[in-house]
Amino acid sequence: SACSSRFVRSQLHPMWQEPLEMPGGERQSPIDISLQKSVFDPNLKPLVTQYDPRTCQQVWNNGYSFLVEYDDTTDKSTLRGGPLEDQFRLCQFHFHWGENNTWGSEHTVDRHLYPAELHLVHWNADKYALFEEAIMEENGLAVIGVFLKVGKRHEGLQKLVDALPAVRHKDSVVEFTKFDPSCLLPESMNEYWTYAGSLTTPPLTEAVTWIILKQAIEVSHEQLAVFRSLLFTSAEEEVQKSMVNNFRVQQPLKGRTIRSSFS
Ligand SMILES: Cc1ccnc(S(N)(=O)=O)n1
Ligand SMILES: [Zn+2]
Repeated sequence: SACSSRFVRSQLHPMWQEPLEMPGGERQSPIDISLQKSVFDPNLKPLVTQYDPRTCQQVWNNGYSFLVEYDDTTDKSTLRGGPLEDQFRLCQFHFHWGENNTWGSEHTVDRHLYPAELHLVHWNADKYALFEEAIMEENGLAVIGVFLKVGKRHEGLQKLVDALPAVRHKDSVVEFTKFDPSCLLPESMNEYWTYAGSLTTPPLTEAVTWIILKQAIEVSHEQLAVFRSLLFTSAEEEVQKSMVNNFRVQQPLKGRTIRSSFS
């Protein structure tokens, strides 16, 4: 689907080194969400997601994470409400995680690290025709961030976990259908933080309205261990490198305001 983000390899080294800085980066991501600095905004609305599992297409290891990609050629899987003025289309979701359960998330809350973080990536289909267009536009994208914590096994996630061995190596793809990503959302969709930021992997464009949910979802240690069994490297490479710690270093807030939908 159009949203599969093809990274410019020249900007990144195989082993997840900090990519070239985005020129003039005034609104880079990820950041620490300081509760003290966040401002309650009573005008923020609840988030409205409508995802159609029939738009789910495939899982792809792109060498930095594994992406579950959706058909975004129609308005079947959408996000609106919250801080958003327009309707956004789901194009993919992916995760970031650590080598152990101590760290792995990209965002933190008062410096609290989670073992992993889910990103549901949407683009503004009211204003743009293609994901690749929206990715270059200020506020062309809206990404929902969900923290993962270790606890009971997540039954909905298990179908995806069972598909991961098929995409162990970079550039591998496997068909994956009828998956409803709303099973990965916590009960509370009306408690979140939102701020203006960027993509956290190349092209690092400052196009993202970030919406970070306050309530984490629980997954088991064994499920996270399967994430860590993936590889950054392709089948041809001699030295195989475990896909772990695929998060970006945190970026300066630079005077931005973080708004909260709850007091
Ligand atoms: C689609 C896409 C590309 C790069 N980075 C991200 S992320 N990690 O900011 O969600 N998403
Ligand atoms: Zn991400």
